[in-house]
Amino acid sequence: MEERGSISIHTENIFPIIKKFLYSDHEIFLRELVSNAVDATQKIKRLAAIGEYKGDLGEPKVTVSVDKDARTITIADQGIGMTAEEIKKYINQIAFSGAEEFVERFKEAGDRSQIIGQFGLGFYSAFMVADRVEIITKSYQEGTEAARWSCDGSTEFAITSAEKETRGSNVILHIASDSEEFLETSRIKTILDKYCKFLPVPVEFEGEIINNPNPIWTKQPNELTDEDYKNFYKELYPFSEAPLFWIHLNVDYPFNLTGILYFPKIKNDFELQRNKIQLYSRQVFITDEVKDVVPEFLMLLHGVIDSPDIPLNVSRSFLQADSSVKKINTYITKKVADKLSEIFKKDRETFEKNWNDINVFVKYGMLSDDKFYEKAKDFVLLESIDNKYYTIEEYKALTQANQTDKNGNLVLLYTTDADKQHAFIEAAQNRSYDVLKLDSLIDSHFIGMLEQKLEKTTLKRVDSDTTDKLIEKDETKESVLNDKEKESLKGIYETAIDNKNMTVEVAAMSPDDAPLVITLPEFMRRMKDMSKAGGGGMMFMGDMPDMYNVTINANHSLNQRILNAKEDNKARIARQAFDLALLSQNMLSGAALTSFVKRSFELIDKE
Ligand SMILES: Nc1ncnc2c1ncn2[C@@H]1O[C@H](COP(=O)(O)OP(=O)(O)OP(=O)(O)O)[C@@H](O)[C@H]1O
Repeated sequence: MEERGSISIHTENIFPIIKKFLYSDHEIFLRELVSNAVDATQKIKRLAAIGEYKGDLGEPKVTVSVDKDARTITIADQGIGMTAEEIKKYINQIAFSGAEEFVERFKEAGDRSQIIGQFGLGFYSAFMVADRVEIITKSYQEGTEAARWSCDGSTEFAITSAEKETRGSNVILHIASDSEEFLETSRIKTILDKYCKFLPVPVEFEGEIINNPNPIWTKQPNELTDEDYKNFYKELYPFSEAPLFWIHLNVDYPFNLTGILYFPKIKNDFELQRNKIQLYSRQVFITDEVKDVVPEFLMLLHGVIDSPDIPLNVSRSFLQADSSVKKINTYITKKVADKLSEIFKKDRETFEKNWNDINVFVKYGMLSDDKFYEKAKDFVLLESIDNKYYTIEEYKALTQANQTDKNGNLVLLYTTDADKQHAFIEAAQNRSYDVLKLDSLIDSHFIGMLEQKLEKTTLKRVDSDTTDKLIEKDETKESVLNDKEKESLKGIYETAIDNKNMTVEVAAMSPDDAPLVITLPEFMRRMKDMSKAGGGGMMFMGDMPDMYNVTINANHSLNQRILNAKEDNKARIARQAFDLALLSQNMLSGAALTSFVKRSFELIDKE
């Protein structure tokens, strides 16, 4: 048998176009051909299972081999094989019409880069690396002859009969001179590891099976132990610490999706790693850029998602609008929220223990997804300065009585740095106020969100005002000083401080409070933070100096002493007191620090 023919397609010269524009993705030829071999193997298994194939099934595998001298790569399978007629139908027509469609779309597409690499070219992708491709194949059907097909990527092909005793196909690529890199076994091994690691049929390369055909995401959760999940995580990310916990995804209606998402252990905010979720379609690796398939905030998770329903051969913008992708997004969000809620309810201790690692996911999720917020608001935790954890409701109940101001607003206090703001924290605790730790990068947004969502509640940083003013109560404190004395004290401090960015005022505080307090108002600081982050049209604020309030405690004995001191000592003592206040807040540096130290030595020298 010898037949020559011409493939009937309508586009001339497909080959140069594909070869040129798929340049960056040449390696996918191997994924496509091995997947075809796997498909053919699964088909014969299915036929055997339903009794359609009665021959010996054996333990079919796919074998990839490289022959450097002959300059070939062979992908051999023991699948269903093809008759000469089937080659004409499936290869000459289907495979080539797929390639033709690609070129048609490619010509029409406005942004060509969008379709490159996202179009499954299937069998035809062999011509990206080979200048001639042969198929030697024998169908599983009894009494059929083996056939050999050969083509150089043009529309001309030849089919002859061939010698092949066993069922299955060998696809032989004669590697082109510009693709010699693929004759290196190390390169082939890398590509196989990337795309074929979890293919459902054993794949052999250089005498070894390179894949795990039964990855755990294809199993039922009740067949698996914690160890299985942890081992699989190690298999995916050999260098990562053990995960905190995981979610096994398993849905078959209204779309098909399996997978395992892990909550990784993260050391700090800067280490957040994206692109750690791998996307598979029927166990074939597709990509680790899951941007449109997984909600943005869940990209911090690790693991695998496998779905044949995700359209992989279309452009990004289409993917975003795709309804099954949207449903998948919603499903994953819900699953993650449910899992967190379950752990919170069943094992609060573990939940609290892991809170430091998971709070970023939870807060990020609440900020970016309203539905997630609705679920997470019941388990998001607030951590107090003494390391106790509260839900929002619990914390409201704890603080309501003592921290409601005269207008009926609940004021929650927080610190971003327990060391630097220590003096303020202590002052707040002296009033039996509770202080929260909100010190991660995401917390400034989280604070804004809480204020928006919770009625009559504000959050203030503990150093943003004097303790009396942080939570204004109805009581007024009596001042030991009269108005004239207050005015004169204010003048003394203003002269001593001599800084137009410091606004001085005198207030009646408790004699036990500090003699003076320097604060950066909450509003001012938030505006500046916002402008630093580049948002809200506040750019001009970024260049403005910090405007501090200096509140002098009229009832502190030191201030009374200043008023009564000798005229030429007044400013010196005031300056010394001011410097001490700066020092306690880590704000004293440079020339001011040098002169403070000098002045202090003089003072003790006089004693
Ligand atoms: N190793 C093989 N054994 C048996 N049949 C094969 C083999 N490789 C390809 N075929 C047949 O050729 C057809 C075309 O293959 P091709 O890879 O171009 O497209 P596809 O597999 O149908 O789709 P895609 O690869 O885009 O998912 C296949 O559907 C299959 O019928």
